[in-house]
Amino acid sequence: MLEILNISRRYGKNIVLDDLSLTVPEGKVACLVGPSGCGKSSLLRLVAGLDRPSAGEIRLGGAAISTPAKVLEPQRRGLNMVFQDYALWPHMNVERIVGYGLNRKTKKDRAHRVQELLETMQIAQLAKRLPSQISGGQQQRVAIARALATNPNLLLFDEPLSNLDVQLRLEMRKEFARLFRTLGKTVLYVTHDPLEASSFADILVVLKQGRIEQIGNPQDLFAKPRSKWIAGLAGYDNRVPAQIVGDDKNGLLSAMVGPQKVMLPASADIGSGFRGEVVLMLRPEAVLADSISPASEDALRLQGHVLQSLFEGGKWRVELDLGGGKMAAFILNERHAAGAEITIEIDPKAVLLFRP
Ligand SMILES: Nc1ncnc2c1ncn2[C@@H]1O[C@H](COP(=O)(O)OP(=O)(O)OP(=O)(O)O)[C@@H](O)[C@H]1O
Repeated sequence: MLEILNISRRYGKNIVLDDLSLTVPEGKVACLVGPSGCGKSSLLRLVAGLDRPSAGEIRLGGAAISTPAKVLEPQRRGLNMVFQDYALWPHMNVERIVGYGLNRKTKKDRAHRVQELLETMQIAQLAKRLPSQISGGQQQRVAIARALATNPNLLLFDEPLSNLDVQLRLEMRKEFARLFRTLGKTVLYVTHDPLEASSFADILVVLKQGRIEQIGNPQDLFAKPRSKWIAGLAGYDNRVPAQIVGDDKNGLLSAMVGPQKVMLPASADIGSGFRGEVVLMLRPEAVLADSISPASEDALRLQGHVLQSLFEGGKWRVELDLGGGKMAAFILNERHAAGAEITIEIDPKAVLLFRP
């Protein structure tokens, strides 16, 4: 178990981590997400033992490994780290790199362990190659095999997929999900991409300005983001101002979006009885139908003039003028011509309401 207890890190007057606490139970995967500069790498460096906290304590397996007074050396912590730039030694072949930390083992045991790791990472055929002779994705697999070699109690990942192309990133996400499930290791994983994190995180930790803004499992966090900012990170790209004008008989709220009357689901802090300005946040892909099909009574329907349709590999991102200066974009199955007036039906479960 990794315990981060009231950790702060200051550089002069600049507070980079602010009294942050986080526990990652044995065998669980925690992902730190958040924008550039929110403190993700700083926290990882503290856990790795590459930096000293200004206050607080870090414990691994019950033992203190970092306090302001004492920082246990990185190599004595029983953890290993995988970096964005792989950090492979250029003059060693794959098998030597992976076996590097195993010098206490006999030659036979080391060879056996290396073979096992190469097979786990599905790179056995590359054993004799140098880093310059394999692809970026393969280099990252080698780095992971090396990190696993000494059987560490904790694995740290610092944006390991950000140097890979989109297709390979998607593949590696699946690979990580499989790997983390089968290895059962405790993992702390940093990324700026919440979608990447949500494919394998048990615990998603959203950091903002050195503090935890929200923490939970990915499904809950995506369904109930606590703030507009987190909703934006979680893919609710459309922000449309609306006016709540009354309560509807079905427990919905009647609202105006520009000149249109719509029905909105109540939210935690905007319930029955509320009147006034709200911000509606919608996922572009939350569309149930994009024809004027007979929608159910409760459906949220929005009407708009098409501004443009952009092809996104299979579907269309259609930008709509909703009237009254309100815009939104939705992912639809078909292209709609600029100027056309269309009505779309939106999944009420994928709608969030916030105070402005
Ligand atoms: N050695 C340092 N001296 C002064 N300020 C620092 C130092 N290291 C980091 N910072 C500051 O701490 C803040 C957090 O940096 P950090 O690298 O942890 O962010 P991050 O969330 O990992 O960002 P990114 O995604 O861009 O890597 C930044 O404002 C950065 O400028």
